[in-house]
Amino acid sequence: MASLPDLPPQLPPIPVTVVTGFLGAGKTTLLRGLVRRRQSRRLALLINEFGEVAIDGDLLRGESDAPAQVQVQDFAHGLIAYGDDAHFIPAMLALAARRAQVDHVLIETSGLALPSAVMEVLQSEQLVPHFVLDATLAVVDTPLLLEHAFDAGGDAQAATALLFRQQLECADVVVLNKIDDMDEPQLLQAEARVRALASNVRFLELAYGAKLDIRLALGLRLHQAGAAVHHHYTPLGMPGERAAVAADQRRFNGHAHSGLGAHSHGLSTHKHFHEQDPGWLSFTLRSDEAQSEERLRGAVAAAALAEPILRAKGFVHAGPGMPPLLVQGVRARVAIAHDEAGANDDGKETPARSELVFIGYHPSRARVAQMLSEMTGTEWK
Ligand SMILES: Nc1nc2c(ncn2[C@@H]2O[C@H](COP(=O)(O)OP(=O)(O)OP(=O)(O)O)[C@@H](O)[C@H]2O)c(=O)[nH]1
Repeated sequence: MASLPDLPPQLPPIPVTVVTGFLGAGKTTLLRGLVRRRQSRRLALLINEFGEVAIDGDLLRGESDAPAQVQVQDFAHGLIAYGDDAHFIPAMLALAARRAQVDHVLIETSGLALPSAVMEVLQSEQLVPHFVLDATLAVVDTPLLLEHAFDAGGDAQAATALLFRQQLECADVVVLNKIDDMDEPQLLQAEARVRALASNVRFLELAYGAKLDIRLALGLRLHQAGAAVHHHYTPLGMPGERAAVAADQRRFNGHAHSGLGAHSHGLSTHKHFHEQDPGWLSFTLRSDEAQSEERLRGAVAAAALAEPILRAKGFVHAGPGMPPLLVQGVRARVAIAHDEAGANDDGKETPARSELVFIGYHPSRARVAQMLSEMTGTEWK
C-alpha cells in the first residue's frame, strides 16, 4: 500500500468536504458555483459517478480558468461507494504529497452512494494524519421532497426513500436546492421534512440560484475536536446575499458552537448501498446520428415516465459544426442546453457520437433504446 514518508509533519491536515445527495439533486451544479467563487482557494475535487461516462468531471474541469488551482479527478462506476476502493486512497495520498498546493478537498459522491464509505476511509490509519473531515453536505432536490418523491411506495420508491434518508442521516449540513420559486412556508415545510427524517442534521442551508455561499460550505470544521466552528450566517431573505441559512436555525447555531467537536455518525451501523440493493442499474445508450433537441427531450422524458428511470445525462451531437448539447434529466424533467463549460475548450472535438447515461431501478435498457429510437427517428443502441 502506498505510504508518504516525506510529508512534513508540521503541516495541518487538509480539510475535506464530502458532498452527497440523491441522483440529480444538484451536487455538480453547486460545486461548479463553488469553483467559480473559490477566490484564492486551491481546490481538489474528486468526483464519483454512477455510470461509465464521466460527465460531471468534464463539467467541473470546464469551469476552472486556472487548472493549477483546481484539480479534478473522476471515479467512474460509483467506486468511492466502496470503502475498500483501491483508487481512492492512492488518489488522496497523492494530494497529501502536494499538501502545500491544496487548501481544500471536495468529494462528490455518486447520487446512489452513502457518504459513510468515504467518511470511514478518511478515518483510516493511512489518511488520518493528512486529512480532516470538514463537513458532510447533503444536497436536496427540494421540489421533489415536497412532492413526496422520497416517500416510500413501490419498489423503486422504497429504494429511493431508503437511500435518501440514509444520505441525510450521514450529513452535518443539508442544502435545500432548486428553491427559487419557493416561498417561506414551503421552505419551512421542507425543513420540517428534513428534520423528521434526520434529526442529527446540524444546519440547513438555502441555495438560491443553485449557489452556496462559500463561507457556508467550506471551513466549517464540524469534526475537529475542540476547534471553534467558523460558520458565518446570513439570515433568510437578507438583501444582496441569496445563499442563506433557514430562518429558525439559530437554535442550531448555538448547538454547533457549543464545542461539540468531532462527532460520530455510527458509521459501523451503515451498510453500503451497493451491497444492499443491486436493483439500481445504469446503462449507456449511443447514437451516431445528429439529434433534434425537441424530439430528444420528449423521448427522454417519455422513457423516464415509462420506465423507473431517475436520472439521464450526457452530451449529444446536434449536427455537423454544431457544439454538443448537454442533456440533464431528473425523472421526467429534461433540460437540453449548450454548455460552454462542459462542451470544453480544452481542444476536444465536438463528439460525432451521442452518449446518454440512464440510471434507474431495474430499468429495461431495451425498452428505453426502442423508445428513443422511435421517438427521435434515429438509431439508439
Ligand atoms: N431549476 C434548478 N435546477 C437546478 C438547480 N440546481 C441544479 N439544477 C439542475 O438539476 C439537474 C441536475 O443537476 P446536477 O448538478 O447535475 O445534479 P447532481 O446531483 O450532480 O446529479 P448526479 O451526480 O447525476 O446524481 C441539472 O439539469 C441542473 O441544471 C437549481 O437550483 N434550480
